[in-house]
Amino acid sequence: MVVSMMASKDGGNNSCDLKTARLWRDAALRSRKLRSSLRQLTLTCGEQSKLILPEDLGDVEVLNLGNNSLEEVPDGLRSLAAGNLHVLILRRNKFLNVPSAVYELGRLTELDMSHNRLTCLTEAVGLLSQLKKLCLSHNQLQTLPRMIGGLLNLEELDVSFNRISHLPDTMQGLPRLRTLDLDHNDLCSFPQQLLHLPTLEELDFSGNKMLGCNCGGSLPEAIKAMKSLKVLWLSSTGLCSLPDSFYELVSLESLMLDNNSMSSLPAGFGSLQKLRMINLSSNSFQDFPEALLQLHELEELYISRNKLSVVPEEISRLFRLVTLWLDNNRIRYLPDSIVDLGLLEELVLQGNQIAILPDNFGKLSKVNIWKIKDNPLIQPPYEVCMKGIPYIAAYQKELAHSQPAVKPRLKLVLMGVRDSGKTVLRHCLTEGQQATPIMANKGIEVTNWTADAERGLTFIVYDLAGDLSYDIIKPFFLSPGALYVLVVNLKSYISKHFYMYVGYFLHFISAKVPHAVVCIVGTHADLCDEKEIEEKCLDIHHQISIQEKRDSKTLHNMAEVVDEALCQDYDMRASNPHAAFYGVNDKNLRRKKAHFQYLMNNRLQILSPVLCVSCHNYSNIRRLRDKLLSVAEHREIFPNLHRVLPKSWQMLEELHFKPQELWLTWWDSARLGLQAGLTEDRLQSALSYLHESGKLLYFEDNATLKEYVFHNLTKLIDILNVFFQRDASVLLQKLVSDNKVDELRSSQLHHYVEGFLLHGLLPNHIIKLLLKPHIKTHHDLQLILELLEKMGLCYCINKPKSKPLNGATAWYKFPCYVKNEVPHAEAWINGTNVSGQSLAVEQLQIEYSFPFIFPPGLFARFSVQINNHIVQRSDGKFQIFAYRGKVPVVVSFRTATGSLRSDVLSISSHASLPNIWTAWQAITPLVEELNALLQEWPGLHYTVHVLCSKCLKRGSPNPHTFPGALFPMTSHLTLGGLKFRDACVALC
Ligand SMILES: Nc1nc2c(ncn2[C@@H]2O[C@H](COP(=O)(O)OP(=O)(O)OP(=O)(O)O)[C@@H](O)[C@H]2O)c(=O)[nH]1
Repeated sequence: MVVSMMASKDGGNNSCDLKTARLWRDAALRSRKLRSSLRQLTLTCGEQSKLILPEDLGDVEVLNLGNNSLEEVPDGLRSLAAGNLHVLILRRNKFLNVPSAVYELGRLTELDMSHNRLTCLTEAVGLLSQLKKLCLSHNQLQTLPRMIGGLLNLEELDVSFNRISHLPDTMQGLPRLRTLDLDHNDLCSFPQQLLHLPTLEELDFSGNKMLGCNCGGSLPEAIKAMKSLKVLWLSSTGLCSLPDSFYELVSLESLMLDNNSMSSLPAGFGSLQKLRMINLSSNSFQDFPEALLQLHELEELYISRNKLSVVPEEISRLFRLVTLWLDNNRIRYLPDSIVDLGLLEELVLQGNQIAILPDNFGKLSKVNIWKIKDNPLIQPPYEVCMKGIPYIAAYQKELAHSQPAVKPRLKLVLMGVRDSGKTVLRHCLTEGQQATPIMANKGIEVTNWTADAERGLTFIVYDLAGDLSYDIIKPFFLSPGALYVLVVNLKSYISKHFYMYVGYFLHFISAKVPHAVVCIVGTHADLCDEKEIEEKCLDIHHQISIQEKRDSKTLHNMAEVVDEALCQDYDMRASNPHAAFYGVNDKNLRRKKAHFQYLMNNRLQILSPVLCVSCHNYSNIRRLRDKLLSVAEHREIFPNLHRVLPKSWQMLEELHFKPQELWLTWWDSARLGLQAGLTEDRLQSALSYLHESGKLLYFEDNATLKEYVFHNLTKLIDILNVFFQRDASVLLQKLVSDNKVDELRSSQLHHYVEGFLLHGLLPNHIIKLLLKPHIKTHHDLQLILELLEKMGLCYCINKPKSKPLNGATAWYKFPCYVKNEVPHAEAWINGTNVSGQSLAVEQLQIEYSFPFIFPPGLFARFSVQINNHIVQRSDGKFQIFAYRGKVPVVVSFRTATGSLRSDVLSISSHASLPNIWTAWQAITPLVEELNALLQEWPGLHYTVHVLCSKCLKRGSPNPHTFPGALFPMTSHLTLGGLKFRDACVALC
């Protein structure tokens, strides 16, 4: 029978002693009723309480006093020496030494003192001669006493995670030792003593940095003596090779060699016929180790993060394989025979160069863990591969029964500041010498360019207007798989404005499409002399590399801080509010680390050199055209271009371009999919492909917009352009166009336009006039307004929730046009009210910091998205002051200034301390809306913090910050509130 008891918090005082004793007596009585003797007992006490051992523990065999912060053992432990105690657990306490009372427990067969603060173990350990299992891991031991060799019954010894630098000679005298954990110590060579342990079956030596041969660590040839070894772990030991005699370890079943510097296995390795698992990840193998192919019993093979480029056809000999990890190598093709590994359940291939999967891949039907991300997949297409083996099987089956076709098509996105020459360049490229005159204020445009008529190669060119007012809609047109052309006017470029002309765009693209390919084109070459061109191109080149190095370094440093935090115990991190990543659990830290890794591995691919052209005299235009074509030819970079499309995909495309509507709903699209023979689940892949190749817009990352398919690109873009050109005369022209208007009407319209450009306000009847060519019915107008709201471009300011307006004029606000400041919100945030007095309430403030770039248009879109959650809003250019119910909320944005290096968006509220959760409740939906918008920026780096309310109250210029990961952003509002109180109010 097992009994667990919890000592009360004030265990020291009499009444509580009595209470404890009573509890114990009751438990004992119960146990006596159930069975005559108690065998296992776990005792737990609170932080400040003292642990008291009940009397009469003679029958207890297992005593667990772990997790109690004990510095000394409770009185009466000695008395158990005469009893039946065999197992004593003292793990996760605060012992500096093994208490002398423990040494008197001569019958102990098992002692666990892991996770304490032991700095030495005395010779008295020899008194515990019956010990079979001794666990001393996670302490600070530097040596082991000689008497350890006297523990002749010892079968398991765990001294991992200490600081042991040498072992006593007597260790070799442990005749029964089966398992030895020596990992993560300071042993710098393989200890000779281990060679003489006749019964050792499991040895973990990982994390000891061995010094040895020239290139790194090595094992002695004499290791062959360890004939009983079944499990050997040698991860992160600095090994560069294995000794030739290694093959004599014939009992080996499991071998961990990851994180070393090995590039080959010794001859004869194939003799290890009992080997079932081998981990060779994070080494330097360039060739697949042939010897592995002889290991017919192998079930698990890990060979991730090496430099393999080929997997041999003979891999099928390893027919018992259940797990195969080949990720993050340089593999370009998989052998056809891989499909014969019929028992495979885990297949990890991500981060390679695989473009085509072998036919019959669907045969690997048992694979349930499947990772293929970050490969330039063409066949089957990426979207299909990502969905798993059954989808691959279905795709391959379909392909086998239809006539596939290649439709070489690539999305080309032109970006650059205003007047950099994007449009003229587009005309030069697409129309040659007969370039048509360019219309001013044309906005964003999309056109098709048949770049290679022979091959039918088409570029779908998106010309993104340079004017900043279009920033809010530009991100909708950036997608993976496109080729980005950054256009720079070389005449007006000066070094000092590098960031505005180039750096900003690189940050912009990489935040939205990490790993994108960017080609930089300098225009206006005819207006510069050769020297100027050379100097400016060099400068651009140079500054790009500085920016890239600086960004990589920042990411690297941040990843290191995460690494350091991960090396610490969670307990340590959670005990000090000033520690980096205070309270953030390991899982969240690992997620953060993976994100940094992703950002570091997915940098932009910037093509050099800068290509200089003149659109005036057409010099170098041909060269640029050839360059774009040759870049597009790279299969591994632009798989879309070479993709073989199944018949159903082609049909889907054709069907999508018939309807006249502005967009199709997901269901409309699904119906067309069915006509084409595509079931709903496979439609998504086809739509993603059409989006990436530029044919239509389909926002699968956006929870609301993914319900729509925007197949009518020109019409959609025309509509969007209307609202973002900021030119009063153009707007007026649209309003009056064919109408003959009198003076009064004209001045009214003028007034509306002014109001729009100043405050972003428009009534729906004026919107209707602006959109005249695009709408026929009132319903059309409603649909467009709904769409604009869903895209986060505007919201209706006077529409009551869920009620129609009953004929009243609806007014729409476009937040990107707001120009005024809202001073009182700023004052509120700084801990004072309008009159400058300090607030008597606690402030809750969450800050999002963006060290590289704040996503263009994000503030305005966020401003729209939160409209449903707030009332009584007052909007400023960078601030929104509002209420959620009766609780005030403030959203505020400040750009990087002076020493403050990041752009910061904050969301705040306040409440009195007992009601602090109401503030939390008020901002949670806003935080969730922001998080949803940030999902659209996979390459963006930002951090989230909660500011210390005490610092805010004091008006501290640098308030202490707590990591946002500490606070659940879900519906656990009360929990969030309480945690907030703990962290921000009580601790700091
Ligand atoms: N001399 C010379 N003029 C050029 C060249 N390229 C563009 N221009 C002129 O630069 C001006 C701006 O060109 P656009 O193509 O409209 O610039 P843009 O980048 O499309 O401008 P936005 O659409 O406002 O962002 C026009 O007057 C062009 O004639 C060039 O290579 N040489």
